[in-house]
Amino acid sequence: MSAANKLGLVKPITFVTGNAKKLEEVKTILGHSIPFQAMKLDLPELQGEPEDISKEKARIAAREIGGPVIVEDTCLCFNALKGLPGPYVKWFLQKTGHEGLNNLLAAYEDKTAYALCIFSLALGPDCEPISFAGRTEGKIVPPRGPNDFGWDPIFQPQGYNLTYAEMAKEEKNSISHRRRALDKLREHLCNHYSFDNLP
Ligand SMILES: O=c1[nH]cnc2c1ncn2[C@@H]1O[C@H](COP(=O)(O)OP(=O)(O)O)[C@@H](O)[C@H]1O
Ligand SMILES: [Mg+2]
Repeated sequence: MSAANKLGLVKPITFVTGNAKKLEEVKTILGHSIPFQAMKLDLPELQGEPEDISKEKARIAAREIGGPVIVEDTCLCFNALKGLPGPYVKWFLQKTGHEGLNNLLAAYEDKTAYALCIFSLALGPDCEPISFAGRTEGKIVPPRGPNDFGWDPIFQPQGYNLTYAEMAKEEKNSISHRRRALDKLREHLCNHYSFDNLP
C-alpha cells in the first residue's frame, strides 16, 4: 500500500498487559519500529479457543483505553494432550509448577509441545480485533536454567539443546513464538498505518 493510502493514526497504540516479562520482550523485539505505550492491567480471560481469548482481551482493553490497543495471550500446548493445557497453562503453572507440568506428560511417550502467542489489535472500542499468531515447536523437559519467566525452564525449542531459560535473551527473541507473532503484527501495522501524526 502506498503512503497516501495509509491510515494516519492520531492516537498512540497501547500495549495492555499485566505481565512485566512480556512487556520487556515486546519492547526488545519491536525496538523503535512501532511507537507504542504500555499500560499495566491484568485483563480477564474467557475460556475457549486461543484466538477467541486473545480477541476478547482486545475488546475489553479497547473499551478500557478508548483507543487503539494491542494485547497478547500465550499458550503452551502439549501434543499428547491435543493442545492442552494451552491457554490454561498459567493456572497449571501457578498450582503445580514445572514439576506438575512435566508430570502431566508422564503417561505419554510424546513430550513434544508448541508455544503459541496470539497478538490482537483493536483500533478502538467499536472495531473488530485482528489477530496475529506465532508458533515455536519444541518439547517439555525437566527444568533447566534461571526461573524468571513462566515455563521458560521446561520448554526446549526444536533444534536446540538449551531451554528457553538457558538461552541468551537475544537468542530466545530471535526464534520465539512472541517474535514470530510480532513480525506479523509489525508488517501489518507498517503496511496499513502511518505514525507521522501521532502526538
Ligand atoms: O514466553 C514465555 N515464556 C514462558 N512463560 C510464558 C511466556 N509467555 C507467557 N508465559 C506464561 O504463560 C502463562 C500464560 O500466559 P498468559 O498470556 O495467559 O499470561 P498473562 O495473563 O500473564 O498475560 C503465564 O503463566 C505466563 O507467565
Ligand atoms: Mg492466557
